[in-house]
Amino acid sequence: TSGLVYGHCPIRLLGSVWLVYLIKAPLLLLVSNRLPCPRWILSVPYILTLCLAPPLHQTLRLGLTSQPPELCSAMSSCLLFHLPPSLSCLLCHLASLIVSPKPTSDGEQKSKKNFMRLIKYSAPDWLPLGAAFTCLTLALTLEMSIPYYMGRVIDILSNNYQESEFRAAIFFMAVFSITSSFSAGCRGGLFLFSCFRLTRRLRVFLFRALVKQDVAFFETTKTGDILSRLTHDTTLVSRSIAANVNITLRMLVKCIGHYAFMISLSWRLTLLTCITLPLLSFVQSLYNKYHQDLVRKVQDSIAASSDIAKEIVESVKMVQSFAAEDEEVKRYEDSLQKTHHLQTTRDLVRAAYCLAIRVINLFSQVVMLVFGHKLIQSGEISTGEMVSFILYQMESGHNVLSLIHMLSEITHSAGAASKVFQYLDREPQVSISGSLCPYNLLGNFEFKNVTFSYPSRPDIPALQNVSFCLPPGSITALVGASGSGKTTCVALLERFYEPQCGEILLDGRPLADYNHQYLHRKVALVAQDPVLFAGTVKENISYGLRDLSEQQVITAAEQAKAASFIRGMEKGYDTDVGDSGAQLAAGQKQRIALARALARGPKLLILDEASSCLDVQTEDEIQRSVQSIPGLSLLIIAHRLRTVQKADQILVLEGGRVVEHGKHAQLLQEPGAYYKLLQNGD
Ligand SMILES: Nc1ncnc2c1ncn2[C@@H]1O[C@H](COP(=O)(O)OP(=O)(O)OP(=O)(O)O)[C@@H](O)[C@H]1O
Repeated sequence: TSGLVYGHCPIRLLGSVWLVYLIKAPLLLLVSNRLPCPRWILSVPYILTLCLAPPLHQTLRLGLTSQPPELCSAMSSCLLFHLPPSLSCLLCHLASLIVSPKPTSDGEQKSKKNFMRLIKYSAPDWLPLGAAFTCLTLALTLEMSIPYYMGRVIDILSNNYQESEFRAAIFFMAVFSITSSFSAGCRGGLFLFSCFRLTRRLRVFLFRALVKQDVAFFETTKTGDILSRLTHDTTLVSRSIAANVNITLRMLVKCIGHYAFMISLSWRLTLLTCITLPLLSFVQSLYNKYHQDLVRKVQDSIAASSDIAKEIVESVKMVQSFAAEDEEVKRYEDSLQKTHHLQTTRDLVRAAYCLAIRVINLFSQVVMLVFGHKLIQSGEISTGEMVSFILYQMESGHNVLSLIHMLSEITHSAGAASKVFQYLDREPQVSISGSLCPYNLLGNFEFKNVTFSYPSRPDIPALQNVSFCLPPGSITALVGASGSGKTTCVALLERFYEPQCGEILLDGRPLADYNHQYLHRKVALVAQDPVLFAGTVKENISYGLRDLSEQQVITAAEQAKAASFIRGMEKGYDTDVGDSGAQLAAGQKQRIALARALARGPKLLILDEASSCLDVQTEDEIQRSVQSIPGLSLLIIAHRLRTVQKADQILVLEGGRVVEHGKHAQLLQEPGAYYKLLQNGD
């Protein structure tokens, strides 16, 4: 009909071919949803390939050989065009069934959301990313025309040689090569630059979110998991956005460009090379799945080995004291053996994959060469065109594989992104949004019917209906058997957790109402085994207080009875305490920790077995010094009941309840819990 209507005008005929298929495509897409056919037949890529291949073929034919479009041939060649897409769609569908279960629409939505979120995080890098994409386009456009000029040079050399044509071809080849290499270098550098910046940004965001988490989060999450998200997952995520997208786009543009050149050289040969594509994509999908699994396992195994080594090195004194060196070496060796086994399997899988890919490629090249020879003999293509075709074909095979690999890498990275975002979005259970910072604080703390269970053991209450008051300037002692709930009271005062029932008040207002920084200046804790950071004595005392003067550091050290031993050290306040204060004695560490607490000018000082490593005389001196600070309340937890005898009130805890309270003398009048503790203790 078109022939009759358009009187065989090639351009109009071509227009009618496009029209037919452009009508066919949406109709097929519309109808396909309602057809009881297998899913792979009805997939969008399949229908599009089917509908776009004939008009594309006719366009190239007209463009390259000036042959008018043949509507009949377009129809008759349908079978030829149906075969490769049908085969590839079927095999891809089978591969996807084997390799991965169908993702839920929820999961897909989430991946898309994560991807968009990553794009947002990359927004500050729009300039280097934009420049990188420009370089990418330039490099690819120039790079893809090089094999074409190679073919031309061969043709010029083998047919009637013309100096000017030869020189022009060589000139363009050289200019294109140099410019494309330069652009490719800039592209790689700019993408890497953006990638590093994104990694750094993500790590800072993640770290900020992590340090704000409640203590319960750190108790229920493995340190290894947190570190792995902070280091490994953030890198993976930023690679997905910068490097993977870069490579994927590059491969995609190259694939399209190469196939366009190949079709323009010989559509028959191009079809021939497509025969192995489904097989290649099947092998690649299988490899992606197993290789990624193995890579993950190897990484986990390496992390586990490092954890073992770290644990042993950190507790080497204990290992030596139990003479368990050989067992520990064996444990480490076993874990290394496991890693080695996984690495070997990973390498074997890789070798098998390389072999399979080579065999398939070899097969494709042999078939192509045999068929290409026939085409040269029949004069359909020249030798130079055949060489150009081979060069394009060699690259395109590699590009298709990389494309499949990168698409799966992006999905894999989206998984890592969801892990990172899970931590980023986690709201701490203990809110730190309070804003109260009163200039005059009395320092009257009150526990009102507090009941609390740890999040990891929600069914077992650690405190039950506990009520007591810490009046300003008073000394309160918490005593009780191990596990009675003393440290839990401290943890609630420090707002590491939130009680499930009751409330803790400071001057009549809930602790949650107070500003986070303000509250932790007013409540200072010295634990039995205090943590010091690597750095000088001065840095440790003024930890978290940027505005602390040298004199304030010295005063705090004097109040903590630490000044004399600090002065005796080689560099005084500038002496390095070593990793975690390893170069100090336990008692010295406790006194520096006490100075650090006092330097904040607290209203309540909590001493949780804080002087357990000190001799009785130093302990008494410290107590006297601390008690002389005006307006400072003390909450003392001590197993040595001798230290709490002078307290204004002693609270006796048993099974998370306050069973007795009063002064030492009052409590001794009856043979109750305190009396028993005293009898059993020192
Ligand atoms: N982080 C935690 N997660 C779960 N349960 C905990 C946690 N810490 C303490 N517990 C439990 O809560 C109860 C009270 O413990 P707590 O540490 O307050 O006792 P304590 O009186 O301070 O003991 P000690 O004198 O030995 O330090 C115990 O049964 C303990 O097992």
